[in-house]
Amino acid sequence: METFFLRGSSLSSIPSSSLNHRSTFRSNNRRPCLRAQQSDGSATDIPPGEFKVRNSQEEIAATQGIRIRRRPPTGPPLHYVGPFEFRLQNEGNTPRNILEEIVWNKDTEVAQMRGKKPLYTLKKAVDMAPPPRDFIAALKASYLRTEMPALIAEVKKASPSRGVLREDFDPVEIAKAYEKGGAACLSVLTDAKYFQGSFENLEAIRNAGVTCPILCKEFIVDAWQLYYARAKGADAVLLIAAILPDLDIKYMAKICKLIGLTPLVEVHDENEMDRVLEIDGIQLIGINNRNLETFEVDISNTKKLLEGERGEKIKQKDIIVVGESGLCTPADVAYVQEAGVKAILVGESIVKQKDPTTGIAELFGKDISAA
Ligand SMILES: O=P(O)(O)OC[C@@H](O)[C@@H](O)c1c[nH]c2ccccc12
Repeated sequence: METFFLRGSSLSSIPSSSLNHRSTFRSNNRRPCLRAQQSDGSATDIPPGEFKVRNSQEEIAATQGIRIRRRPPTGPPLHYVGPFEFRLQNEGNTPRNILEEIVWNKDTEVAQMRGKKPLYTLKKAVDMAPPPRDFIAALKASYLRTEMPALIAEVKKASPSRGVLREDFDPVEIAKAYEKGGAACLSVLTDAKYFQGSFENLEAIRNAGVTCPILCKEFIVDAWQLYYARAKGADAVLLIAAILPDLDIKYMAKICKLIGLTPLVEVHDENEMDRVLEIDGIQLIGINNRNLETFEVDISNTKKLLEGERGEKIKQKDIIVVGESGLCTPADVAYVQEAGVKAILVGESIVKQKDPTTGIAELFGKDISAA
């Protein structure tokens, strides 16, 4: 059985050894020492080497400017309730912001799901899944057809920053309305806790005959999730540079290629953009105008990150840039198009409309449907 704290990341699985039940911490002068409690009540120290592996992963992330910690540094977070658990709040088990909270939750959630569906069963499901469709080709075809940014329309019920966006939420109906309105691709939120999404929604849309390729909108922290998304019918996945170190992005992009998923790598500042531009083979970059740590939205972020040398490099590498979040009006669409994006990712402003099909026409200021 694995302990919460020792579970490996996508890159290096730390052997779970014979540790049982729960982990507690002793502090010494320099850094906390991890102890694991056995079922008979005795305690074992975890060899310093193992502790260090995890620590050095955080250190590598920090050198790349990543502020989000993959796991609580002083043990399970407050929301983790095991047998006889109680926990005192301290800096090391309290997330610093909403993105960190989501990541910590996701880490626990994925560990539980992985336990129920280990990779070898998932790989079989991947083989049975409906074949992947070309996400990038769909974006390019739409751009050529409309001469406006291709729309990735988001099926989103709620968000932590905006609450519930739509009460009468029928994901398949919304997806069909988007397709009718001229969306090139769809984005389907699958996180349940913060966005009220689900993989059932994604699967239902995929099985309802909607032909737009589908982006699985998740917080990916473990390569297992890539296989899961593909097994459920996703054609693309989101990789968030604010939470994934370079090596994870490279590794996950390779797995995506292997199983036919298109990775959309999301950045929200210059540092993240520069990191991603150094990674070979990334064809799709999303610029999020919403800071996931503070929820601030500023669409000039898209323009800022495409100026000067960065814009040149993007052109040279033939990367498609997606402008994400906070786009509501034809003027917003024109602004990000002028900045250089060939696609946009839009949720709130269209999902809120009574008829999402006309919501799309209003967003673009004209009918962009193929009909
Ligand atoms: O609803 P908006 O403001 O149009 O934004 C859509 C999309 O960009 C946003 O949902 C998003 C962008 N990146 C994310 C990462 C996780 C969850 C959600 C997101």
